[in-house]
Amino acid sequence: MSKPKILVARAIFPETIERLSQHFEVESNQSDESWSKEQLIEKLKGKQGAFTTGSERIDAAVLDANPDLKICANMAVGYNNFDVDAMAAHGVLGTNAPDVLTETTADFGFALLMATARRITESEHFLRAGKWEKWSYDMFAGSDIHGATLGIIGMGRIGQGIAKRGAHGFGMKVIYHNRSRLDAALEADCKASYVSKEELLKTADHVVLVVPYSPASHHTIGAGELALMKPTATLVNIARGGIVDDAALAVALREKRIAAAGLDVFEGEPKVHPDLLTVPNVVLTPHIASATVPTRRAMADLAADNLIAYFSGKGPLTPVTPVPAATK
Ligand SMILES: NC(=O)C1=CN([C@@H]2O[C@H](COP(=O)(O)OP(=O)(O)OC[C@H]3O[C@@H](n4cnc5c(N)ncnc54)[C@H](OP(=O)(O)O)[C@@H]3O)[C@@H](O)[C@H]2O)C=CC1
Ligand SMILES: O=C(O)C(=O)[C@@H](O)[C@H](O)[C@H](O)CO
Repeated sequence: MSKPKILVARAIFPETIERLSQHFEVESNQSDESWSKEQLIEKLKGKQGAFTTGSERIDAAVLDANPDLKICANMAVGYNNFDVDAMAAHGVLGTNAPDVLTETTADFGFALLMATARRITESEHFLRAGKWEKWSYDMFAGSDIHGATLGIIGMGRIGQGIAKRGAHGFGMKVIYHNRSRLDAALEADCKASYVSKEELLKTADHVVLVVPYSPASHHTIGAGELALMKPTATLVNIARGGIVDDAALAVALREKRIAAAGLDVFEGEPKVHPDLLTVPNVVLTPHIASATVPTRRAMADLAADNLIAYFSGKGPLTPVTPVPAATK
């Protein structure tokens, strides 16, 4: 029997391609450049499966043009690149890559918080520019992490990982906001208290965003929310571009309405709002929160596992679209 045909839409570990090739006829993107929508549609022709990353938008146009497609396995926990309604309507399954990146991403969220609050990159740029001539009492004085109030919006797997690091490691008071409250045992584990979004913004010293992107979470933080925050507060976004109104944030940073921000994700990335590039009190990283070698391998393995499980009739492991009874 011939092997199912799959497309790997971005360059990935050679070992992943080798493994997939044992099960599938694989065509892969070798260039590490994202394909245009038209190229993606063309490359998907005749493919039953796709290995995608957050860069590939799977929507009605892609699905209409590719009736053979059965499953898209995302190498990411976030799947806002999937139009899940269109996929469900076309009977195409979507899977994501949860859990395997939780601790790594939580580590990074905490690292970005510390770099931001303690002004690490700003001070390094100063030193590298040869500007360090003397010590002074307020040189790059930032805000404390230990003992401060940490506010987490999006207290899921990664949010809880950050909460535990803050509460248990740094003696922080943790408050959080979700649409629904965690059960008492999870709150106790994280030493976290549920508050409204408004109370969180008003009382937190550090606000960390780990909420998935959806129309409901678009601009969770805009000018109005920034105005509620303390002038000494820091904001960290490791969630998705579009959760923060980047233009409004750049104004708030320039006018010191909040102290600083740490951003791993951007509206319209890889483009970054030009005003963010010119304000000093922001730490900018290129969407690398899950980027450790073991974690990226685990994410690739899970995406591959989903394709292999589905085509061997076992059903997808981590579906994010409805799974028809026959494929469960
Ligand atoms: N920068 C990077 O490289 C990475 C970014 N991410 C991002 O982090 C996100 C979270 O991942 P993970 O923790 O595994 O996901 P989870 O699904 O475990 O957690 C998401 C949390 O957000 C809450 N939430 C969802 N929608 C809203 C809303 N509109 N307002 C307030 N809270 C909301 C959910 O609770 P409730 O439903 O009760 O509201 C839930 O607690 C991913 O979707 C991805 O976008 C993840 C990995 C790496
Ligand atoms: O998992 C996610 O949701 C992510 O944002 C990151 O881990 C990925 O690096 C990125 O989406 C590439 O697929």
